[in-house]
Amino acid sequence: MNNYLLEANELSKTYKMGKVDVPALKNVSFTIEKGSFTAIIGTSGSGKSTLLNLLGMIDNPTSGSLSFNGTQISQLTNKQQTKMRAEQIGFIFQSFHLVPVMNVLDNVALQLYFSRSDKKRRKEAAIHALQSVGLGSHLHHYPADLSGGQRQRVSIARAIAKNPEVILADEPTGSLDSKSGAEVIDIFKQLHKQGKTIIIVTHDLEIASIANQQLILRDGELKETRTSKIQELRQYYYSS
Ligand SMILES: Nc1ncnc2c1ncn2[C@@H]1O[C@H](COP(=O)(O)OP(=O)(O)OP(=O)(O)O)[C@@H](O)[C@H]1O
Repeated sequence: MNNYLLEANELSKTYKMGKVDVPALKNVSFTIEKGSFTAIIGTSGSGKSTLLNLLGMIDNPTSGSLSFNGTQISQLTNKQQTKMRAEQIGFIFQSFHLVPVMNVLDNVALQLYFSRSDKKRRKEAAIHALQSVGLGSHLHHYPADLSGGQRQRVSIARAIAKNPEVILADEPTGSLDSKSGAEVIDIFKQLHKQGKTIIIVTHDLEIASIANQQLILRDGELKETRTSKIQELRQYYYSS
C-alpha cells in the first residue's frame, strides 16, 4: 500500500486549434504523496496550468492515466468526477474568482452548497474557514471592499471550507504585492503543517523552494526534483 494521493502515468495533453495540434504536455509521469507540498514551475507556456487542470479534473488528458487516491479518473463517469472534484479538491486562482455581488461569508458558503450539510452547518464551516485565514471580522464585506491579499485569503477560505484532500493553487501570489504574497504563502505553510496536500503553480523559485517536491516543466516535458535549498533549485532549474 503506497501513500500516493496522485499518480500520473505518461500524461499528455494536446489542444486542437482548428486543424493545428498544440502539444502542451508530453508523457509526464510523477507521483504526489499525501500530505506533501509540490510546486509546479517552468517558463510561460511550459504547461503548468494545463497540468494543474488535469490534476484538478477540470480537463481530461489526451492520453495517459491519472489516479486519485487509488482510483483511475478515466474510469469515473462525469458525475462521479464532478462529485470527487467538489468534495476533495480545493482550487485557488490568481484572479480570485469571487462572486462580486455576494459578501465574503456567502462566497465561501456557496462553495459548500453541494455538500450534504444543512444551511446552518455550511455557515458555521464558512465562518470557521474565514477565521482561520484571519478574516473573521470581515464576514459581511464585499470583495470590492477588500485588498488583493484579503481577496486571496477569501478564496483560500472557500477552498478549505469543505476540508478537501488536496489544495491546488494556480499562481496564488501572482497578483499580490510581496507582503500580501508572503501572508498567503504563510497560510499554505500552515495548511501543509496541518497535513493537507498542497500543489501550487508558481513563477517564484523562492516559493517553490519551500515545497518538498518541484515539478519543472519545459515545453511540456517534465523534470522533477526534491530540494528545499534555493541555490540548488536555481541551478537545477536553469540547467534543465
Ligand atoms: N485552451 C487552449 N487551446 C489551445 N492552446 C492552449 C490552450 N491552453 C493552453 N494552450 C497552449 O498550451 C501551452 C501550455 O499552456 P499553459 O497555459 O498550460 O502554460 P503555463 O506554463 O501555465 O503558462 P503561463 O505561465 O503563461 O500561465 C501553451 O503553448 C498554450 O498556448
